[in-house]
Amino acid sequence: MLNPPVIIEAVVPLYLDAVYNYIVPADLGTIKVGMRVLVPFGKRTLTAYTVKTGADPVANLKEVIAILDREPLFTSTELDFFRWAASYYMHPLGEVLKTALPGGINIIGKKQQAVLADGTIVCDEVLSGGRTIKQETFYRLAPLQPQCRPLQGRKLATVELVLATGEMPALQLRRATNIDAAGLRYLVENGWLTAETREVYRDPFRDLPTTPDTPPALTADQELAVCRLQDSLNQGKFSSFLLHGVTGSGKTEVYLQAISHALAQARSALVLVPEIALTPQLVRRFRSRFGSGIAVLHSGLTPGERFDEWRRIRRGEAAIVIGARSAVFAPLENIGIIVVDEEHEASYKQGDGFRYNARDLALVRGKMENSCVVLGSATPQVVTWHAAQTGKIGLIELPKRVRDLPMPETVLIEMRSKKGGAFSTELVTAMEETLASGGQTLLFLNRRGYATYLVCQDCGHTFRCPNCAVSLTHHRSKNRHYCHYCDYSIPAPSLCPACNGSDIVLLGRGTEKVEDEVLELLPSARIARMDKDTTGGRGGHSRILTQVENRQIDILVGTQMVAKGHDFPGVTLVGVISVDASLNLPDFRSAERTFQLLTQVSGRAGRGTQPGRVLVQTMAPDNYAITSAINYDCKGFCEQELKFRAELDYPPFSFLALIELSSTSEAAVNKSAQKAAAELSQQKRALHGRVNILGPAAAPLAVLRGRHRRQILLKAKHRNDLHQLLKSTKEALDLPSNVRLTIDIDPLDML
Ligand SMILES: Nc1ncnc2c1ncn2[C@@H]1O[C@H](COP(=O)(O)OP(=O)(O)OP(=O)(O)O)[C@@H](O)[C@H]1O
Ligand SMILES: [Zn+2]
Ligand SMILES: [Zn+2]
Repeated sequence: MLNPPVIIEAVVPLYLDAVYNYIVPADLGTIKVGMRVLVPFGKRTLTAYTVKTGADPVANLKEVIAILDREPLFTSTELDFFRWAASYYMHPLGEVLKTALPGGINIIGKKQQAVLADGTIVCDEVLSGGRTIKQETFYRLAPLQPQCRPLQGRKLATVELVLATGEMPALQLRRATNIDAAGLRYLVENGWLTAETREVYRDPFRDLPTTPDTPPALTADQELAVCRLQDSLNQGKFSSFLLHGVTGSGKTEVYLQAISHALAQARSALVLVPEIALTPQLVRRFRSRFGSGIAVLHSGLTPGERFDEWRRIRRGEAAIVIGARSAVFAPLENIGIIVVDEEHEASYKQGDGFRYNARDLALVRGKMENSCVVLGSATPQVVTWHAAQTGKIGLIELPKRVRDLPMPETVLIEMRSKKGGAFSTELVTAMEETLASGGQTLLFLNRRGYATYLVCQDCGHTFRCPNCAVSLTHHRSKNRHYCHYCDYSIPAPSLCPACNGSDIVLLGRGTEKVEDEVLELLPSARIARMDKDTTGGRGGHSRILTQVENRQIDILVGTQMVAKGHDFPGVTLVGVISVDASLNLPDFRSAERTFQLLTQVSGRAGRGTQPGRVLVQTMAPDNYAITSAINYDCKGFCEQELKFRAELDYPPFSFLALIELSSTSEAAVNKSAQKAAAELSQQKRALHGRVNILGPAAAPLAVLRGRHRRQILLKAKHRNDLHQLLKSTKEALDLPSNVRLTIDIDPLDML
């Protein structure tokens, strides 16, 4: 007997903030929430996600063409989470689902026509359409071996290898014995081997060697930390903690042991890291401890690998998921613990499109899943520190480094009186000493390229990006000038385009120039550079990191990439060429960022047997961000910063939303910005003025990729007021089609 037709609500992966009703004909099979369906949508055919079944009947409903899945892609708990995120970030649910599910599984337009041409739609798998499932052929010994005609050469070697291993995939056999496809076919057809083709996963870390480890004896502080997390896991209720541990205090070991407790309770674990490419060490440590039950999700995977990892998680084959930002949406069920490592990192926030913050969403998901959420950092965000001080979240501290290692000794070098070069004499001497004693040096500068400002001495012409309000950076290795915000670049001219003068000077200094200067100072040193320019491509980061680990590099010059959580026992000197650029950014978080950067980069020194030291060159030696970092005074910094935030009503004392309007037409954007501000003021009356409207003003980067940008910042004591104002304004506001409006809830990047 057929089921009656079901009416569903579905959303499409487009920028449309609506749900659509369809009718599912009974002969298509059973439809459940979380399954994809193929639907007619205007003139097109689209993949849609079912978000409700059994909706009320409406007239003139269109029919679903096909059900694309046998099993739901998401659970109802996950759907609640997606809905929450869509509503909080004011983003269409269909787009949220697109972010949450692995890429390439949507069927849109033409492709689907081809599928339908012969009238069949394949939906054998949990997922179908788009991404393919990888198959591999495996060989085993046939149960009855042929008696006659003994084998020789490659064929014999192949059979012996299969005998020794029990089973082997085709690719490996062919590599090991050089046998070809015809040879393998011969062995099967003549009864030596049997072949079986089955589904395999693409393993992104197959090349990563791991050796099992044994957990070390914990320090007293670690022991306490693990105990508290275990206790809260035993409660089985939502809990949240700041794990504030100085650099090198062994936070990772605390995560590992708390996670093993969760696994012992038959629950799963989600570990968020800022950027996996930068943390191969962490993934390795997890693999050593937990073996193969780990899935890794990040943007560096091929789409196929990503799809496979996602399916393994969905099927419950991986109890631990390690991933960057978007892993907060991983299809994990029964989550015991969620770790957000380096919770202060800005990369948890997606900068465009669906502007969610994975660190914040981790807390929301944890609440829905009754998980224990651990925010770990040596330099927590000021808001997190405040939450821990006021008891909103628990506080666990690791105030000392492991193995009684001292914090590195730190010296400030005032550069105002020093002209010219990148290096103070103190830093040069320290580098020489370090090289002589066989230690490694990290040199940090937050700018890549060679020269960051180019000017003609004759007429004063400066080289600026025609699409963005920034100056171009000279890259010597490519002999071009680049814009760091868009794709624009020009060959470095030898003559000034304005006056034909030949005296173009290169001012400002990037990592490329520092590398050159070090080479000149210390010609015998082995020097490498780590920044966006040297780490392009797959494995670019890990190649350099491995070289540092293996002591094949004496001096590593780099941008903030070198500051990120690396554990290099050989590094005894850290030289900070300058952090002044970061301090001077027009953003209320510039002090916080500078403090974090300095503390993190300093924390790379002295993690081995030799003590470390840190030399910080600065033009602003009295700035509290710098002095607090030098003194490892996180508390002092946060207290001072909180005073400033309270005075100006910045987070954690208010909530922010940033409205950005942009257009290629400056006149249009100005007009629309005025209109938006007027509408906001109008709508604000309903809230009795409880939201502060600042702007419109030109964004600090007033032009970006050819678009003029205006901002309006909203501040409110209560999130609800912000959301209400934004919703009513958005509905009332009618902007011309050449003006784009984006809303950024809890913005991190104010430029
Ligand atoms: N109890 C312990 N006994 C001995 N060594 C330990 C112990 N716990 C951790 N370690 C080691 O100490 C080093 C630093 O630990 P880890 O990388 O976890 O520190 P961290 O707090 O995460 O540092 P950071 O914040 O700087 O990234 C690692 O090499 C780790 O193996
Ligand atoms: Zn000129
Ligand atoms: Zn540009």
